[in-house]
Amino acid sequence: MPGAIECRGLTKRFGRLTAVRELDLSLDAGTVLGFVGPNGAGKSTTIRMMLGLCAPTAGSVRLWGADPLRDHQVRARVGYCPGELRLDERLTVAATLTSWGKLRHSTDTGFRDELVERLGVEPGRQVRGLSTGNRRKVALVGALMSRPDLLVLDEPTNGLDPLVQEEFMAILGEAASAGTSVLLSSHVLSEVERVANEVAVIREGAIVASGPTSQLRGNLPQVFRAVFAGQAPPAAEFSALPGALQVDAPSPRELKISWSGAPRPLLAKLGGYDIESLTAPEPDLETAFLSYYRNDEPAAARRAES
Ligand SMILES: Nc1ncnc2c1ncn2[C@@H]1O[C@H](COP(=O)(O)OP(=O)(O)OP(=O)(O)O)[C@@H](O)[C@H]1O
Repeated sequence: MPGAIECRGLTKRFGRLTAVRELDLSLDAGTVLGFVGPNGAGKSTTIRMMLGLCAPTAGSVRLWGADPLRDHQVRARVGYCPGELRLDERLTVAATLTSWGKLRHSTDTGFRDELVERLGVEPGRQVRGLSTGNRRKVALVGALMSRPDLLVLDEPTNGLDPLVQEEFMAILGEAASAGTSVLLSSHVLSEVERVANEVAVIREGAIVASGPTSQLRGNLPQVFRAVFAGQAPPAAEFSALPGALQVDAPSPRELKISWSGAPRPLLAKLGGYDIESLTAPEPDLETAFLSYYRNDEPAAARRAES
């Protein structure tokens, strides 16, 4: 059976700019794929080609084996929340949802009302005057309410407050458990990690890493920040350890150690000192991207081996 999404050699050029270059990507039915990349990496352009909203310069996209540019029926199986929302300012929220429902012919109204309730959407309000976050919530209800086979969500949590984000991620988890395939584009690795089984990292229009979420995350270096009770020991003591990638001393009592692999040898070494605090913040996406870029080994750009 063909996958929900299959992109082969997908390329999009705008004049001299190549926004997406020879991108191969697959999304199997029932999988949640996190599609992550920095601003301008080519996520939205790829998504627009996947939905038949713009034509590739080269390569192909297939949704369940069909060409979304030509096959309108296949597009009806997709729920899409765009990154940039264009809503009809003259309508109320309720009228907006009704008009989208008419286009789709397949709204589950009970589910729509449940989504409205859970995401705190106010149906009586005028679209004009809605905040960015409230507009996003309306668009998410629109994408989900027909219980589509495939959800394509471009930065869906942008502008949502933390409680709504939490609820939305729960709804997404439920949809995935029910067998919906999801393509979730995001800047936020922790968000993707929670729901996605697979991750594809895009940079400058090309996939630089892809594979099971846990694997990709496990390959990232971690940065430990140790604050010592007195003067920090010489950085060289730590840079000699086999997992140490880089050791800096941002202040006289502090060391910042970039570490790859299991941290046991580092913790053993640190155990010999009087330490006031040790923190290891989650690597942000920028760090992740930098690691994929600094490390020029071909393995970093290939699919993580399982
Ligand atoms: N219609 C267009 N005409 C010309 N250039 C475009 C067009 N659409 C996108 N681009 C360019 O293509 C590149 C990729 O943009 P795209 O919006 O796909 O990135 P993105 O990963 O979605 O970024 P963001 O996270 O900032 O939304 C950017 O350099 C952008 O300026």
